[in-house]
Amino acid sequence: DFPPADRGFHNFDEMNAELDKAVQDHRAIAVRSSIGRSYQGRDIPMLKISDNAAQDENEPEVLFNCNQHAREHLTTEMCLHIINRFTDGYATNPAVKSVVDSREIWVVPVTNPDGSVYDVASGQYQGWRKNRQGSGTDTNRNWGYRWGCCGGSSSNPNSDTYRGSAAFSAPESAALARFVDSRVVGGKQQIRAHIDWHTFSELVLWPYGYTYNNTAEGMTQQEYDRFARVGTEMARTNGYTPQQSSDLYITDGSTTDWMWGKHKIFSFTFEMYPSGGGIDGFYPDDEVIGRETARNDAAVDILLREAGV
Ligand SMILES: NS(=O)(=O)N[C@@H](CCC(=O)O)C(=O)O
Ligand SMILES: [Zn+2]
Repeated sequence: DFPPADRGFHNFDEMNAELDKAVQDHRAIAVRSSIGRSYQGRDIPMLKISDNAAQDENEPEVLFNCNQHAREHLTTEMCLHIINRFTDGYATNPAVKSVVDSREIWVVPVTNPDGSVYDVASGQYQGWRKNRQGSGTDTNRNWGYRWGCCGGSSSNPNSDTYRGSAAFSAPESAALARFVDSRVVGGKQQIRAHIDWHTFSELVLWPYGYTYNNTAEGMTQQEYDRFARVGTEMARTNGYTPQQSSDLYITDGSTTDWMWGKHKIFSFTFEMYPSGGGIDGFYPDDEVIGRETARNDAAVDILLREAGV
């Protein structure tokens, strides 16, 4: 479990309990499901938030996934904050209600349960990033769009950016990709927008990560300009820095390159608080959870708006 001083963070069991509570308290607008199992066999839960959540309605869909990197526990709190905001707020906040009534929101709070559990299991943070398959795969280098193409990942299993033995060799990235593939209905991808939540550095990142070029196959100037415009608009609300993923460093096999490259999903990576610091930047005090999750409310609302454009 988390060290005593950081018990404000939800461990895997507490996260699961939060999902069950959201369903119990908001049965009409919250439905729990699973995208599959981790390497060690843990269920990877997902919550759907929408009016008539048990039905697939013809409404734009938005996906949020968190804690793909094990040590980035603040992102699990971000996904739980999104869940609480759009369920608890439904009955009291008309703006929240109109969003929930016009969208289907998918939330995966812990994309990498094995790594996340391992990182805190001993009561001392391990600084762990990857999944727990062999020496660990960096699932954010394991996606199948231009996998391993461009020096943005490692072939060394001991590296923190090990891309895996093949695209989607990691059960966790494969499970999330399988879910997204399943949202192609009548030949049309129903998910319109997505955020993959990470820490840290306070950045809003858009594809592509595999190339320094703004435009490339599958990314026209107009499409790039929309990413930059909306990315900048979101960053203005949370004080993060907006930039193309590759402006940080080249990454290949990343989640957002696949979301856009394969499905044209308007997909961003958010790097949350703090803006800097060494390894301890991954372990902020639990006192910041409320502030640093609510800090992204306006950006989340912008993305939910954009899903309807
Ligand atoms: N969360 S993090 O690992 O420090 N940064 C991400 C950046 C992701 C990206 O550039 O798309 C990564 O390297 O996978
Ligand atoms: Zn990360």
